[in-house]
Amino acid sequence: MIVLKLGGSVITEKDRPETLDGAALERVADVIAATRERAADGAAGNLGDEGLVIVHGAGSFGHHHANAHGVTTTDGTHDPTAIHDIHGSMKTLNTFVMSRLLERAVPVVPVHPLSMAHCNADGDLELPTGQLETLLADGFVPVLHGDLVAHAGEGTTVVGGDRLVARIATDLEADRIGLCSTVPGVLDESDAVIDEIDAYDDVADVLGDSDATDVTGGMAGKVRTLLELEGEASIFGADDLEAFLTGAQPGTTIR
Ligand SMILES: Nc1ncnc2c1ncn2[C@@H]1O[C@H](COP(=O)(O)OP(=O)(O)OP(=O)(O)O)[C@@H](O)[C@H]1O
Ligand SMILES: C=C(C)CCOP(=O)(O)O
Repeated sequence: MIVLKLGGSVITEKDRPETLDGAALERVADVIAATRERAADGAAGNLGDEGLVIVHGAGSFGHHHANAHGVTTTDGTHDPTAIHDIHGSMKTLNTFVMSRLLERAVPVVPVHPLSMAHCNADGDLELPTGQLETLLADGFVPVLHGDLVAHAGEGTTVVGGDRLVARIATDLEADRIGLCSTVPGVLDESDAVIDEIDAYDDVADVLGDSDATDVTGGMAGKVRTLLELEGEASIFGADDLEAFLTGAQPGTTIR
C-alpha cells in the first residue's frame, strides 16, 4: 500500500490566497492516472494491485485562513465562523483535487478528517482507519487532506497532511510513503538534494519554514514528522512523482 501526499505547495500557488495551480494539479493527476493504468496493464511498477491513499496539503487555501484566524496545530478556535472558513477552504480545494482525478477515472472518494478524527487534551491524535481499509479493500482511492480536528479544550486545531500521512502509514502498515512537494527534496546549504536523513540534528541548520504562509512548519515540520516513522519515507518534487509511483526512491529518503 502506498500513502502519497500531494503538497499544497505543488497544487496551489501558495503565496496567493485561495489560488489553485491548475496546470500543476492536472500534471499530477495525469501521472497518477497513467501510472495506475499502466500498472493495471502489467507494466513494471508497483501501483497495480496495491492500494493508494492520497492526502493533500492546504497550500494557499487552509494555511491562509488558519493564519488569518490565528489557528495553529496547538492554538485552536471555538469560533464556528473560523471553523467554517478554514475547513470550508479545504473542502473547496479537495473538490478541485477530486474532480481532476475523477475526470481521469481514478476511483477517488473524499474523506474529511474533521468528520472522523480528534485530539485529546495532550494533542494525541485519534484517527480511525476502518473506513480507509474498507474503501481500499473495494478498490477505491481515499483522498484526505490537512484539516481542522476537534481538540479537547481548544475547540478545533489544525492537523497537517504530513501528520495524517504518518499516522495512516503506520496504522495501515504502508509499504511506501511519499511526500510530493515543490522542491526536489530536502536541500542543503548549496541547494543540493540531501540523499538521506536519519537524524534531525544533522540537518537542523538547513531546515526552515515554508516560504509562504504555513501554520504546520514547512520543511522542518515535515522532516520531524517523518523521522518519527518506523519505516522510510521519500520527499521529492513533482517531476519525480512517476518515478516514486513506479518503485524508485527519488529525492530525499528519511529513515
Ligand atoms: N532545507 C530545505 N529544503 C527544501 N525546502 C525547504 C528547506 N527549508 C525550508 N524549505 C521550504 O519548505 C517548503 C516545503 O514545505 P511546505 O510545507 O510548503 O510543503 P508542502 O507540504 O508542499 O505544502 P503544504 O504544507 O501547503 O501542504 C519549500 O517550498 C521551501 O520553501
Ligand atoms: C492549514 C490546514 C487547515 C491544513 C494544513 O495541512 P498541510 O498543508 O498538509 O500542512
